[in-house]
Amino acid sequence: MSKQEFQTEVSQLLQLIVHSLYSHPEIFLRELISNSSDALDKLRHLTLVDDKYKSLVGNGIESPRIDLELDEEKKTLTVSDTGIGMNEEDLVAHLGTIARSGTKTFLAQLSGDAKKDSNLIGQFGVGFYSVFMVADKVEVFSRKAGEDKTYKWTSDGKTGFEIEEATGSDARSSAGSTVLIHFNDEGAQYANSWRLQEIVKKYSNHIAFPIFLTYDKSEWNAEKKESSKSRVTEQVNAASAMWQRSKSELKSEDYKEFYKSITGNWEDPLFWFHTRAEGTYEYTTLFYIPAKAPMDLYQADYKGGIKLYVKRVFIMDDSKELLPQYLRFVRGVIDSEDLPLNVSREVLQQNKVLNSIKTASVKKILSELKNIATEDKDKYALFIAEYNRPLKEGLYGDFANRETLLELIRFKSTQVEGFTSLEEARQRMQPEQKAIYYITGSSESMLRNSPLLEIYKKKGIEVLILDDDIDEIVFSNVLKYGEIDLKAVNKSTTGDDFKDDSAPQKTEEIKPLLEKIKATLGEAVKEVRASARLADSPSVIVSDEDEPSARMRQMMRAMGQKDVPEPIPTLEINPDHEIIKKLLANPEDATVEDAAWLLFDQALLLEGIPPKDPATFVKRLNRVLSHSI
Ligand SMILES: Nc1ncnc2c1ncn2[C@@H]1O[C@H](COP(=O)(O)OP(=O)(O)OP(=O)(O)O)[C@@H](O)[C@H]1O
Repeated sequence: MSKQEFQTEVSQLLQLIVHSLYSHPEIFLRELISNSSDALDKLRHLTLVDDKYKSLVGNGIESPRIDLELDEEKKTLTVSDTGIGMNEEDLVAHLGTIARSGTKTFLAQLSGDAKKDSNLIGQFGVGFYSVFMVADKVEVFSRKAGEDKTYKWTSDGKTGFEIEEATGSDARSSAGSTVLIHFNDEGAQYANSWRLQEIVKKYSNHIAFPIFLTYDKSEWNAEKKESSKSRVTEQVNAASAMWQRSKSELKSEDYKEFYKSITGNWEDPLFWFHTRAEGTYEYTTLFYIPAKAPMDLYQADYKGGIKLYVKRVFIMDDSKELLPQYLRFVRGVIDSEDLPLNVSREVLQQNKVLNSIKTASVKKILSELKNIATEDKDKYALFIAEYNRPLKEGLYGDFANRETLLELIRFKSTQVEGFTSLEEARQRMQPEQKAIYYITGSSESMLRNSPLLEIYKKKGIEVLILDDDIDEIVFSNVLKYGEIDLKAVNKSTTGDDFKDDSAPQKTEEIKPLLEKIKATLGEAVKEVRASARLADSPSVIVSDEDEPSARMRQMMRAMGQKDVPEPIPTLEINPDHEIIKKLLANPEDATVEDAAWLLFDQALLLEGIPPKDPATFVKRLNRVLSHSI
């Protein structure tokens, strides 16, 4: 027998389960049944594609089913399946550690407030370990398909577990797992056949495999008194592939329960789209949008949530081929009538049928979202609060749907509270407005106060505020919304939109000063020019049209890119500003030199970039201050 300790994260999770989840102890059964269903799916797939497993059917591999056996007196319940099973190594790896890296993120977010944490854990899904809410001891007997030995895993859910080989009556005669639960005081309420039937119907009715309950059934006599008991086995779920039923037969509750059973979430989904296609290819899709974006959505190893079925037989999940990466938050099922049952991941990558289903599914999801955006603005706002950013990722990769994505994405703006759409911004355009403008950066308040916005404020022109870290990269590739140009306000040519007839004359007037400033700043700037876009500020930094901005370069470096060229920005000077007018009137070399650097450094500061040489910056500032006081 080997005694082992739980991985630290498992102990933390167990602590949490016991302390935060007590309001929903019944979900332990849904979690165990869902594990059994996954194990049955995995084995069924192997028996279809692998001869080794095919030959074991009926001889080591039994037909797929899940059995619940209740002993009311002993207060025990077993949950057994004829699925893939686990050997000794699997038991250690799966029931002693947590493989998903999302778990660490999850644990780090916990606040210690039981109520909040229980909401978080509800989105996260605790899986097998939830059984320790209701048990003081759990034994798992498991035999892996294709192997002979059964192993027994035992734990009290506190510090660790023990593993030994199971022999005699404990050994399983075929592949699969049996989880034996010894209920604790809290769990004793589930040692009741009515209760169990109710929970199975509620959470697992549409699991594709039959679930049987074996229990002591009471016989009632005419006086409504219990006369005898007999041991019976009855099927307690519908065992239908729920997505195959017609929409008219299904109630909203059915959809919600199925969602919970496949995701482990206990919050209702935001919405779902159920489609049966009968064109060139025949398939059914059922997609769900979770109410909350998963916490690990932005982690590299995030797994998608779509299960692929072929003629109701599970084939695989979390495959990157099923939906594009940016829709990785969508959960649900694709069931095709046309794919071969033994289709492999490699084949799927270039499969015509799947590609066509994928393209149609993306269109479907986006068009349904568009409907919601027009028909139910409040609900759509909930969606945007969670998923605006992944949609933006789509702009980067999904060119075919770019126009639709541009309609779906929402923006902060200088003109309205909350979020707005490009279409609304288009309708608000001023008659003389040449483009839809936006500003990118990391801090909303910094952006709202940027000198680059002055001319827009003065003219009452809207500017969209893009403060997501991916905005600059994404939107620098999006040049149009329909026929209308999309322009970043910090690009050098954007300022030209506001040049009026007096511009050439003004430029001529301050030309000598511009030259002096350029001579002072030397290589630090590409050009010094007169600005048409400033009202209250004396200077601003802009980038060339095709050049990444200073912030973008910072990001490129942060992402490990080594040879990021040094930014050489263009400095724009406001010819109407008092400082500039005074400099024109008093073009003393020493004054112009201090002013040139201060104008440059302050413009950088407003972009969130500190002066290269803070000591000299402060010296200059103090010199100028002492002159003026
Ligand atoms: N009945 C079973 N048969 C075979 N393997 C199982 C069974 N139950 C659990 N496992 C294995 O243990 C792993 C951990 O299960 P657990 O329920 O904790 O997490 P999960 O199912 O992977 O994810 P989730 O947190 O979404 O439930 C499973 O991924 C599976 O490999």
